[in-house]
Amino acid sequence: MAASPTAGVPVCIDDFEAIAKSTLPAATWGYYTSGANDEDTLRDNREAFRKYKLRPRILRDVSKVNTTTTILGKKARTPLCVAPCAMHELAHPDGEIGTSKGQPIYQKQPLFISTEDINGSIVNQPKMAVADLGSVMILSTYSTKALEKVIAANSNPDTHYWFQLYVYKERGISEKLVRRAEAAGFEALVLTVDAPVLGRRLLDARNRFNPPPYIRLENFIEGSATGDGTLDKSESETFGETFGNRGDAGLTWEEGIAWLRSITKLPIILKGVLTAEDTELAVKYGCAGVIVSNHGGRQLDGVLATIDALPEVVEAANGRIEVYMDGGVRKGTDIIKALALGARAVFIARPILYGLAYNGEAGAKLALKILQDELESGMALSGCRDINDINESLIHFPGHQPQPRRLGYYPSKL
Ligand SMILES: Cc1cc2nc3c(=O)[nH]c(=O)nc-3n(C[C@H](O)[C@H](O)[C@H](O)COP(=O)(O)O)c2cc1C
Ligand SMILES: CCCCCCC(=O)C(=O)O
Repeated sequence: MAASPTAGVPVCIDDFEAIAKSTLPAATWGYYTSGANDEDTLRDNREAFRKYKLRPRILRDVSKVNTTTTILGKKARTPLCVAPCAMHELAHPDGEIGTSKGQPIYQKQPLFISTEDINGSIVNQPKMAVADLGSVMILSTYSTKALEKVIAANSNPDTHYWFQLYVYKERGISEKLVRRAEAAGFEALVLTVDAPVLGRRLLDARNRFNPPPYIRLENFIEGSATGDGTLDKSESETFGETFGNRGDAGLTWEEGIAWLRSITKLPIILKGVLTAEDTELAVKYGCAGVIVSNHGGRQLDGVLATIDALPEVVEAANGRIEVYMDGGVRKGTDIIKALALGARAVFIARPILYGLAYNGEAGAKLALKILQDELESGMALSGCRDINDINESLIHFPGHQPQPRRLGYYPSKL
């Protein structure tokens, strides 16, 4: 990993991370950064990308690179998307509205971002040609800004909002969230299925992490799950117990997914799928897509890195539903590798939190911008003019004969 500065303007996601580490309160940093138990999966998510080497092509006129794609049939200007994360306000008061507005709007003119570095100097970043972002933001149920406010803050017609859902024992709470998301214009529901209980995050336990009292889960202010919008937990409960006491750990395919489908017409995406078997069930139960995710290594420690689990899921989906991934994506070449292995789109979580921590909305924008720039330069350097040029032939596995194939299919049936 390249050395990261602890001061100055970040030029890559690792820089944002180093700055966040040195500026956020220790308990917030711990909550954001940590994984479950030994953090094997957390580490593997990043490390596993290194195994996949690229096979670039040359002399292919990459003077213009196009990252436009479709996600759930809607135009998106890039496959780089934002994963759901609880409590963005822990990073910065702009919270999820900052993230939402931080989706840069496509402009033909170069954008000059003025931003303050952590020493207080104003820094212009004239090198920035504008990111052509306009993709998907998934908002967490546990956002600190109400879902209606977050979607209203958007001014980019190419940005699509999906709402992430946890299903509660008291189903009325989840149903009310679904109704509000539908009314506000969210285009899909993302059901997180890898968290029937919260993973054992040792750093949080050691830090006795509890969100500070100013943190309000605004989606619940009217919804009664948490009363007045604070976490409303008893002193004797841990953070994980609060989560577990409300959530429905008894959720099943037969009852839970059928129930959700019965109350909404919105497409349902399952987040936290890692196997071919569950992909097959997702198709059977009418889901529109799956996100290959291990919750950023925060749930079951010891599961496969997501980039390693992706091919199995893509193969099982066999083009019937869309397959996305998240986990450990920190560089443009990580995005390229995930697309080459069959992901339709790639989601990032911690990089957004670190961007927000750096400078609110402008910081989130800068983090997205850097990743988008890296995606575009990585494509040019790989000989890919268009997002559809990214296929499995870009990936080198020792002893493996690559086959060109279409995005979303694995292995090639072409
Ligand atoms: C601080 C934090 C909070 C998260 N909150 C949620 C959440 O509310 N709902 C959810 O489905 N996933 C949540 N996740 C998991 C992310 O959506 C995502 O799966 C994972 O973090 C991706 O890995 P990355 O952080 O390496 O990009 C959270 C992750 C972090 C780091
Ligand atoms: C009581 C709030 C719990 C938020 C949990 C969010 C989450 O999924 C995470 O990984 O953290």
